[in-house]
Amino acid sequence: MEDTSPARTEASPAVIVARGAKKHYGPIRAVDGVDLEIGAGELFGLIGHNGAGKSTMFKMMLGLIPASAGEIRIDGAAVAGNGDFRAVRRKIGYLPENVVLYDNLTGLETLHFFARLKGVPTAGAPALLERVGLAEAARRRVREYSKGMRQRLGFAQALLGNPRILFLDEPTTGLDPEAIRSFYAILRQLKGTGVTTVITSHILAEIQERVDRLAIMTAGKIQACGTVQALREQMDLPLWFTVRVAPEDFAAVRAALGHLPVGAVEARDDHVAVQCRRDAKMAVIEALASLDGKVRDLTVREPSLEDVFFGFSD
Ligand SMILES: Nc1ncnc2c1ncn2[C@@H]1O[C@H](COP(=O)(O)OP(=O)(O)OP(=O)(O)O)[C@@H](O)[C@H]1O
Repeated sequence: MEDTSPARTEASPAVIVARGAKKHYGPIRAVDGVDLEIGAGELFGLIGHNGAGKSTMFKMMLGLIPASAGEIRIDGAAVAGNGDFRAVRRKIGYLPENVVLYDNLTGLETLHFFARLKGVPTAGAPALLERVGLAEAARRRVREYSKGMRQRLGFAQALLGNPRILFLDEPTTGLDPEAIRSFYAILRQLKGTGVTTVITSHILAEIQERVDRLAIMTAGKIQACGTVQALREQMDLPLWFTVRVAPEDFAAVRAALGHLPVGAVEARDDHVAVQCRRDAKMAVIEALASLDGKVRDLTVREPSLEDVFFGFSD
């Protein structure tokens, strides 16, 4: 694995460290030698296909299942059942992929229940419900909650006791766009107070603008790790320009780009789409700027995280 974001460890001490972490179930290598360092206050994404090993990695980091080999440290303490780790465990909030809630309890009772389990004061529960947008539903039974409301309640549960480290396994499943926005706004506020968050998601478009760094996991291994931009550069995927020009100027665009290492140049209704190598980007912009006002508008589309993901994981 190549970490393409060297600035990370210099800027903040590593709070989560995995070295050669493995989890094998008989012949199944659910996690197969993962090295990872996540810094204090980082918002870190873990993405991968179904069955890639993300949830297993989470469970190992939380000490819920023992590693078959390797070492994981959280806040300096080895993840194991000893006293040191129990103290660290209290600083961790966890939202599992399928949070188990009790239908007969109200939202407020649910938080009280989890607060007692976690050994933290119940007094913060109403404020947490307010924070996740469930204040109005606090006294309604969970049975009546929609999928998104249950997910928000699960998130509130993870925030009990003001954790310093959060593990959120597909936290935005079932949330509407507005709820997704508020969810990430909360994560940003928490990041501002130094909270470290690790999040998994299958919605790559949602995660790509929001995490500081991410790791792409395939078949139990980390294939790549870094900022979205660093991964784009590492993959060296082409960019797309959309050049808005009048149809009579299409030929001039082609001529201006003729000497450059550009790929496809396709004339569409009111624009020309140009695919170009990343290292030719500035030369293309200069060539278009020389067209003497013919270009009405210009947009550059970077490869999406989805493009990068398929590049690394296929
Ligand atoms: N308790 C278990 N016993 C046997 N195999 C398991 C167990 N838990 C997980 N696995 C296997 O380990 C692999 C990784 O599973 P895991 O749940 O970690 O994937 P994931 O990346 O979280 O997938 P998804 O995106 O579908 O949630 C899969 O092949 C899964 O079948």
